[in-house]
Amino acid sequence: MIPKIDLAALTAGDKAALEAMQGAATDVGFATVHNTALTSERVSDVIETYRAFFKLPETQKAAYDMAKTGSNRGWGAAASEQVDPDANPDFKQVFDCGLTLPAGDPLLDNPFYAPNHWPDQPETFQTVVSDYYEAACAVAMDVLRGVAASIGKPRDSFDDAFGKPMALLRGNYYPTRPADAGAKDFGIATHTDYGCLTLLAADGSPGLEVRKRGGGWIPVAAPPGEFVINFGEMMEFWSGGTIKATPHRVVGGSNERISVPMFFNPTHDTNVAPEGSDQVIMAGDHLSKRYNETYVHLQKK
Ligand SMILES: O=C(O)CCC(=O)C(=O)O
Ligand SMILES: [Fe+2]
Repeated sequence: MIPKIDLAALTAGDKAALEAMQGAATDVGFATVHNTALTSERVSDVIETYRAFFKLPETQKAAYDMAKTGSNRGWGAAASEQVDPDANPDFKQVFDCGLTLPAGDPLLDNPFYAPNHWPDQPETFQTVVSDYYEAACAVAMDVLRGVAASIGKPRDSFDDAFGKPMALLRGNYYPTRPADAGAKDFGIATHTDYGCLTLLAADGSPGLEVRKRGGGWIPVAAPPGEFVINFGEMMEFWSGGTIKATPHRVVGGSNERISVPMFFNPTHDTNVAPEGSDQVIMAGDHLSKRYNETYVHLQKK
C-alpha cells in the first residue's frame, strides 16, 4: 500500500500524517501527497505546456538537444538515457531545466548550474515552466520538513543543504509503447532516483510502477493536484539507510503519458555521507557519477 498524505496536515504536525510519512520514508519509499500550495490548474497548465513542446517536429526540438548543448539542460531525445544497464535505452523523451543563479555567483561555472535552454515554442513555455519550478521547489522543501519531523528530527534539518539546490525539473513524454518494443524496452527502465526527494506530477494516465519488497509491482497514478513522492539514493546514504530509495519503472502501454518530476537535489557541496561517519560523499560527485552512467552521450563504452 502506498501511503496517502495531506501535506497541510503533515505541516501542522498531525499525528496520522506524521505516521504515514514515517512509513513512506522508512518502509515503502513512496507516497502520494495532496493539499499542497500547487493547485491542480497549475499542474495541468505545466503538463499541457510540456505536451505542446513534445508535439513539435523532431527537427525543431533538436535545437535544444542536450547531447549538443553539453549540459544537462534542454531536450533529451528517445534513447538518450539508459537508466538500467541490462535494459535498452528508454523510449521516453525529456526536457530538463534547473536553477538560475544570480550573476557573479561562484557556482556559475559549475555544469550543474549551467544556463537553461528555453524553447521558443510554445510561447508561454519559459514563464509557465520556470514559475512551476519555483513553486515545486517550495513544495518539495515543505515535504522534506515533514519527512524530518516524521523521523524525529528537527523540521529544519534539511534546510541548509538546499540553499542552491541542483534541483532539476523534468518533463517526461511517453509515447504509446512502440509496436516493435521487446522485453528490454521501457518508457523508463527499472531504476532508483539519484537525489534526495522526487516530487512527481502526472497527467493521471497509468504507467508508473513501484517495486514491491519481495517481488511484484504496484501501479501508482496521480491526477494533476496529487503528487507522487519518492526518495533517492542520496537520501538513503545520508540517513544511513533509514530512508528507502525504492526501484520503479514505466513499461508503457496503449496510452500516451506526461509526467513532471522535480528532482530535489541538494546544493553541490553537500556531504550526503551518513551522519557521524568519516566518509565524504559530495552531492555533486554522486550526481555526476550517475549522469555519466546513464546519459547515453556521456557513457564511456
Ligand atoms: O513517469 C513516471 O511516473 C516516473 C518517472 C521516473 O521515474 C523518473 O523520471 O525518474
Ligand atoms: Fe524515477
